[in-house]
This record gives sequence, structure tokens and C-alpha cells, in this order.
Amino acid sequence: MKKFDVVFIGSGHANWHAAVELQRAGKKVAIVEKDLIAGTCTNYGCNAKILLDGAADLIHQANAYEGFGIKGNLQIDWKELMAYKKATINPIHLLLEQQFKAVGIEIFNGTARFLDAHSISVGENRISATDFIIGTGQKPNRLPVEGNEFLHDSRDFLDLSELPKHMTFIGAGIVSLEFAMLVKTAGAEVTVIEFAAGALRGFNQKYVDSLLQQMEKMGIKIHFNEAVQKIQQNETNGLSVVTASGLEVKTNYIVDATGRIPNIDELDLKAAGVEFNRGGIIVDNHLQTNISHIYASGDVIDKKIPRLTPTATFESNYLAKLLLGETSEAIEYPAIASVVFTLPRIAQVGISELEIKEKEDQYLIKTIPYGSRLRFQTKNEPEAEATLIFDQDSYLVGASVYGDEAPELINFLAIIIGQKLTQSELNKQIFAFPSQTIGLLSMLTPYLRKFK
Ligand SMILES: Cc1cc2nc3c(=O)[nH]c(=O)nc-3n(C[C@H](O)[C@H](O)[C@H](O)COP(=O)(O)OP(=O)(O)OC[C@H]3O[C@@H](n4cnc5c(N)ncnc54)[C@H](O)[C@@H]3O)c2cc1C
Ligand SMILES: NC(=O)c1ccc[n+]([C@@H]2O[C@H](COP(=O)([O-])OP(=O)(O)OC[C@H]3O[C@@H](n4cnc5c(N)ncnc54)[C@H](O)[C@@H]3O)[C@@H](O)[C@H]2O)c1
Repeated sequence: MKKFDVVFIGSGHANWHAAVELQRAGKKVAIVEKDLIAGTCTNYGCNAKILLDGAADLIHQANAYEGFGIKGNLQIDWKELMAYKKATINPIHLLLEQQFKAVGIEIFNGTARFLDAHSISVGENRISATDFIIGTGQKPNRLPVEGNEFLHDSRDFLDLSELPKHMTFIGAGIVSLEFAMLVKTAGAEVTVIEFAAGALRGFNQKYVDSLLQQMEKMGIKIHFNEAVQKIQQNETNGLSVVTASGLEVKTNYIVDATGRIPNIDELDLKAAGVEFNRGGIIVDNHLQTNISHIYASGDVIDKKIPRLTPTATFESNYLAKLLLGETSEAIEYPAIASVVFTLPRIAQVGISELEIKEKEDQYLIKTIPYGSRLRFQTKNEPEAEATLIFDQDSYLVGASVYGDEAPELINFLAIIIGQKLTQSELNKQIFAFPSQTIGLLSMLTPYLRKFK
């Protein structure tokens, strides 16, 4: 039996930040990983997605100048772009593995399974630890329908060497809409089929509506209120998606993007006595499971907050402090910024309009049409807009943004919310000009509290 102070199961952002910090602080640490080191975001998620999106975003921004000074069509060469993606993304896990080993972390390649509350097996290895941290993330849902062997997931999509003629995305969530706009820009025909009546629940629906209009303008077909019933091969060797209402979509490639489910089935949590439900592993406000020396971090936790890389990293950093005795406080999340990387982007942070629906009189909601007012510096994006929510003390408490620079703007707004910044504090700073940040700031400050 090999013995460690802390064993991390999974090597994604939920775990590796804490693993490195604890090992550096003198603890004996091991990581168990059944796939590539560094998890979904690094190998099969955010990084690959944003690299491919970069090319589509460039075309999207150039298109905004059609008739305003730019002529000619840019085109995506999917094969070349994918080769660039592979060359850039594929080595990252090796670099991180080297770094983890260099600090002294022992890595076990294989699937971790609890033998009891104090030990796990990884292949032939038996490993015990004082503390365990489970950060096994999520995996794509697979629709239980006839012909589901023809479905692909986000991981397959991000490795697609040839662009199919027609692609269908099932679900109108984040994964679907980001990918749909990317491949439409790259030249594929695209259909989205969604079970519910709307898309991107939880995001500002005014901006979601604008985005759906933009998608339709691009030629993406979107069907709501459709339950996929079966997938079948058709006469022309293509595929058909058939829904309960009788809709048939002929297509060449189908992505099942109907959500993600916690990676817990291989862990044998029952052997350790760890409680879980369909949403994931149940933890308290110290990320501790019902078994006091077993913690969970990242996407695998049953939680209401967004499952994102920065939330997983935040939890990992918190757990490092907790296990080093540097804090005994409960985890306290700041306002969490999240972005849908569509074209344009939709971003959100803090309190949303949906959350204050019944008590709008207690807040001030301001719409800032910065795209039309600052047309000279928003790269001809007149529809770009921010919605800001102020509380009764005039502090900014929530924001959503629709526009190409939404990821940068939302980060800036997150700081104003998180630090409860006032006009006088912001006025002490000198920001770069012209910039969208300073443009938005000039329209925001009149509503913001003057002094603490
Ligand atoms: C297509 C896509 C795009 C995304 N884009 C963004 C984005 O733009 N921004 C953002 O913030 N988030 C994004 N996300 C979400 C982000 O990837 C996750 O929130 C993040 O990776 C969670 O980290 P984690 O460490 O909890 O889980 P993961 O990164 O999934 O890591 C879990 C690891 O555990 C391993 N594992 C599982 N079971 C076992 C076992 N029994 N034994 C050993 N190892 C095991 C897995 O192989 C995996 O490597 C995206 C996700 C997807 C799928
Ligand atoms: N930019 C980002 O931050 C980013 C990007 C990609 C993924 N992610 C993460 O990945 C996860 C989201 O993944 P997702 O987009 O697959 O899930 P999602 O939950 O966002 O969307 C799934 C969609 O599928 C629909 N659906 C469910 N069952 C269906 C059915 N039978 N037929 C048709 N539609 C159906 C749902 O109504 C929903 O609209 C989240 O954890 C998210 O945080 C984040």
C-alpha cells in the first residue's frame, strides 16, 4: 500500500492548483488521472474551443465592416485550422505533467476506485491517504434514443478533421450555440434542435433573442419544442434526426449537446460511504463530503453555481488553504462572471434580472447602448449593449453584456461589483483611451454611488 498525505482524483483545474500548492508546502501528494493530464478545459474544452473560435470571430468582426471599408470574403480552411489546433493544444498536457512531476507530485495513470473510506485502487496499485479530493468533473450526456450510436459529443467535435456539409446540434445550450456559430462561419449548414421553448436559460433573454435572430440571419435553422425520438441512416448514406412531432432533419454529423453529467460511476463512492445524487457529490460549505477527510472540487460537485474553469480553480485554491490550516472559514464565492462565446458574445455577472423579477422596485436597472453611442471604437457593432443592475445604495450588483468584447468588459464589471467600487475610487484610476472599458465606464459612473 502506497501512502500519501493527500490524493487528488482527477487532474483538471478543480485539483491541480491545490495539488501543486500542497506539494510545495511539504505535503506528500499524488494525482490519479485516467485520461490526459489537466482535464477537460485544457484538452477537450475551453482552450480548443477558443482557438477555433478565434478564426470565426475574426470573420465575424470583418463582416461588420462590409460596406464600411472592407471588401472581399475571408474563409476558414477547417483542415488547416484543425491542424493548428492540434499542434497548439496537444502538447499542453505534457508540459503540465512535467511541471507536476518537477515539484514532486506522484502521478498514477488509471481509474481510481474507492476500496473503503481510506484507500483506493488504481489498476494494480493500492493507495491510501490522510485526505482525498475528488475532482472528476463531468462527461457529456448521451440521449437514450434509438440510433444514439450515431451521436457525437463535444470532444469528438473539437477533433473533427473534416468539416461535414450539414451539422445538427441537439440542445440549444452553451456548447451547441458556440459550436453552431463556429461551423456556420466555417461554411457548414447548421440545424439546432431544442427540447425546451427557449435557449440559454439563465442568461439575459433579451440578448439571447438578439443572438437567435443573428443566428437565423446567418442561415442557422433552429427548432424549439422538439423532442428527438430517433436517429437513422438514410438512403443517401447520410443521417436523419427524427423528432416526436414528425420533424426530420437530414444531416451528416450530429452533436449531442444536451448537458453534462457528473463523473462518479467508476469511483464506487458507496465503498467509501460518500453521499451523492444525480447532480454530483454532496458537499458542505467547506467542500467537505459527509466523510470528513474526503472533499470534492469543481464540476463533480452537486452545485447551483456555474460549472466553469474559474469556479473549479477557485475551489481548488480554497481547498489548498483549508488543508494547510490557513483558513477554517466556509468557502465564499464572489460574483461569478460567465461568457457564452457566440458571435457576438453574451456575458453575465452577479445578480441577474431573472433573480430580481419579483422585487424590481428595490433595484435600478439601466440599459447602456454602448455599441451605438461609441460606434467609432466598437468596431461597428451598433447592437452592443450592457444591462446594469444597481442596488438601493447605488452599488453595481449585476451586469450582462451583449457584444464582441463582452468577456473583457464583464471582467471589469466583476471587479466593480466584487470590490464595491464607488465613483470616487474609480476616478482615482487612469485607464487607457480609447477603449471599450473606459467608454462603458463613462456611461456607468453617473448611476454609481459617489463615496463609500
Ligand atoms: C466544450 C466545452 C467548452 C467549455 N468552455 C468553457 C469556457 O469557455 N469557459 C469555462 O470557464 N468553462 C468552460 N467549460 C467548462 C470547463 O471545462 C469545466 O468547468 C472544467 O474543466 C471543470 O474542471 P474539473 O477539474 O472540475 O473537471 P475536468 O476538467 O473534467 O477534470 C476531471 C478529470 O478527472 C478525470 N477522471 C474522471 N474520473 C476519474 C477516475 N475515476 N479516476 C481518475 N481520473 C478520473 C477525468 O479524466 C478528467 O481529466 C467547457 C466545457 C466543455 C465541455
Ligand atoms: N463558455 C462557457 O463557459 C462554456 C462553454 C461550453 C460548456 N460549458 C459548460 O458545459 C456545460 C454545458 O453544456 P451543454 O451546453 O451541453 O449543456 P446546457 O445544460 O447548457 O444545455 C443543454 C441544452 O440541451 C437541451 N436538451 C436537454 N435534453 C434535450 C433533448 N432530449 N432534446 C433536445 N434538447 C435537449 C436543454 O434544454 C438545454 O437547452 C455547463 O457546465 C457549462 O458551464 C461552459
